[in-house]
Amino acid sequence: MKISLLVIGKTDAGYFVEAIKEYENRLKHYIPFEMQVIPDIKNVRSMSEEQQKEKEGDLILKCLQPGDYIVLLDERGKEFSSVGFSGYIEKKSHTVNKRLVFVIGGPYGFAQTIYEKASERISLSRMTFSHQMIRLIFIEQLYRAMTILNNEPYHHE
Ligand SMILES: C[S@@+](CC[C@H](N)C(=O)[O-])C[C@H]1O[C@@H](n2cnc3c(N)ncnc32)[C@H](O)[C@@H]1O
Repeated sequence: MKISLLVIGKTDAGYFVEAIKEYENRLKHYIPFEMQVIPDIKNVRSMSEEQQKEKEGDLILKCLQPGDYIVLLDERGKEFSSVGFSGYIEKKSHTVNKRLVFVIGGPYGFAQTIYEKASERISLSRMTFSHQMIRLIFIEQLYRAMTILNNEPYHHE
């Protein structure tokens, strides 16, 4: 199984870029991982929220491959503890043959087409984070999950 994180828009803040890179590098010791960045869409000012979500939705669909198992990161999704999330990743490693694709929405969330395409929704908190910040939080949680599965002393209950 390979894990992909599909995100919209380049991370422009240097402090996020550095921290994301750090956890990406750590993660790669445990599991094949890639972060796929969809470029920001242009002329958003002339679009309604709905039009922007649809446009982003079209770009997300273009990045998906046959056999992908799609999970949306969404504050209204299912919540886990870190240990629970490590168990979730382990189970998926037995059932997902190709890519386990986590998707982060744009500033207004996801288009209906993307909700329909996804198999699950996962929440990292009931609070809403920026679409930039949630990347780092997710990658750190994924790294934490891998250390839990490998009995390494990073996570403490
Ligand atoms: C600024 S939020 C969009 C919020 C928007 N109100 C919505 O309905 O989704 C941008 C993206 O960050 C992700 N996100 C933000 N907070 C999250 C959380 N607590 N759990 C999981 N994903 C979250 C989601 O993918 C969301 O689409």
